[in-house]
Amino acid sequence: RTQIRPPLPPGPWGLPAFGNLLSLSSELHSYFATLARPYGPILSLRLGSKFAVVISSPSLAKEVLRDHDVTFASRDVPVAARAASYGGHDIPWSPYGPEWRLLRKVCVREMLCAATLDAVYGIRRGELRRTVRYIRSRVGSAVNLGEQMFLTSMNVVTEMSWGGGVAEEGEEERASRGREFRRVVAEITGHFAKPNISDFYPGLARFDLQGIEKKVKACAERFDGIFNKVIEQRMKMGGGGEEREKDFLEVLLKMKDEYEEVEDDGKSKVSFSMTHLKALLMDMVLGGTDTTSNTVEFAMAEIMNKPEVLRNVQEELDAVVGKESIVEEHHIHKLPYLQAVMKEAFRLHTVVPLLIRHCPSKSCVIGGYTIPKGTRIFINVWAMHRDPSIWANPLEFDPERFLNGKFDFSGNDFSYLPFGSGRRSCAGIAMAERMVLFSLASILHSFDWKLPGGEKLDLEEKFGIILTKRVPLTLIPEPRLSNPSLYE
Ligand code: HEM
Repeated sequence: RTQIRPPLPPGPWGLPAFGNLLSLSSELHSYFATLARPYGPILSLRLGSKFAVVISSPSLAKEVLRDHDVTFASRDVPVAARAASYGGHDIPWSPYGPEWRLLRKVCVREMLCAATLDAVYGIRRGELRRTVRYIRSRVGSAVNLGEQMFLTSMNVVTEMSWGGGVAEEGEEERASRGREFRRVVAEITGHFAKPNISDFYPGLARFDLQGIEKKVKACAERFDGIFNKVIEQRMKMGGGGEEREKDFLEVLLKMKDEYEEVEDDGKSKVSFSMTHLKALLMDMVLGGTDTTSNTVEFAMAEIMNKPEVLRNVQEELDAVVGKESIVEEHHIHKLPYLQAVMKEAFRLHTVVPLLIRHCPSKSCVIGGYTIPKGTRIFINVWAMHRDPSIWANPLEFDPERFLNGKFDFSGNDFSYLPFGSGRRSCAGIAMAERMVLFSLASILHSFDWKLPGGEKLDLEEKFGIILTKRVPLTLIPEPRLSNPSLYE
């Protein structure tokens, strides 16, 4: 008996050799959402020689991420991502298998678990106080909020990772180094989602026709240089001793060659190497900075657009923290409205809009259609978060919808997946949550904000593997707290 294979998902007609490449828009998330209207929640495209499938409904996302999670737990790695991640030997880009398990285990157990994050609260607090101090010094003049939040996240990440802020210099040098880091991070992640001929026609990858691989390698080398320097210094200093606080580098250097994972053949082993160590530091820098700061920037833009939301947040902060103290992280669990604001920002401005491309390790059937092995899978969470059949008034920023605690972002509710779901979901959820809430609470408790005269608020997004605000948010701060010592 011959078995009849279900058809491939429907999709727009494409040209020979090019497929649908020529009609792709640079704003992939909204373009895919538009395509889903005529073709439905599972559709296919041919991108050069690669076959791609776009999923945009919770039930199909569940089939991929839960029912067939192991099959879809590998990645389709863009050439740019490989160039930035020591050949793909890091967490987001390594294929599902022992190496990924090893790295994820080290990261989640040793670096980003709740206990470690609680232990380094001092770092978050110190950096946010520094940011509040800086903003206080700019009272009355425009502050680029995204830039400040990036700098804060970057310094938290680097302090946690190797005990060094972006710079030891004064505020201005610190800000300018922060800007430079932000540019490099944005350039690297920007290339991950850029149309690259090498990704559409892997046979041409060695020519790097657009020079993307070369550019990303140059950026990645800058970070590699920093990693080499801090590792060398640390090795020269020998063990940390009791007196030095343990940062990730200290822990990872100890871990090197200690942690290992058995290969799938059951015989050989993969052990935690120096390349893995540097790849993990890179993951912290690329995964833990603009995801968080862009979310805070979008949230602040929406808050500025809705005076009643701003009023509610500040009233809640005043009731819980008061105007005679500063916000501490232990206040956060008493701030349900602020938490709802964060969740609504995750929904409306899903900063990782298409998740990180998954890729099936064997052919399988999803939604009654065949998905061939090696397909590039885009899960359009951005579109699901704006689907009017799931959310009432989906384009409105309305934190109240989260006040009943109905949705959480652990990946169990497939209509709300800001961090993905299952094995390959975000490894930094606990840190992201702490950073976004603490940042919003600190800047909204310490300051009132207004738009520079004559400027209109713009809420538009720009596509990338990490969404950014098309027009940076600049706001003018005014102090809210009467006691000047609360700004020190
Ligand atoms: C608002 C902040 C953040 C958001 C919205 C976010 C979202 C995501 C999403 C959607 C994925 C892909 C899930 C998938 O492909 O199924 C991901 C993966 C990942 N994220 Fe985050 N993330 C955030 C912050 C962070 C932070 C702070 C870190 C670490 C410091 C981090 C580290 C990672 C890593 C390592 C992965 C790869 C996981 C894997 O492939 O196993 N993220 N994140």
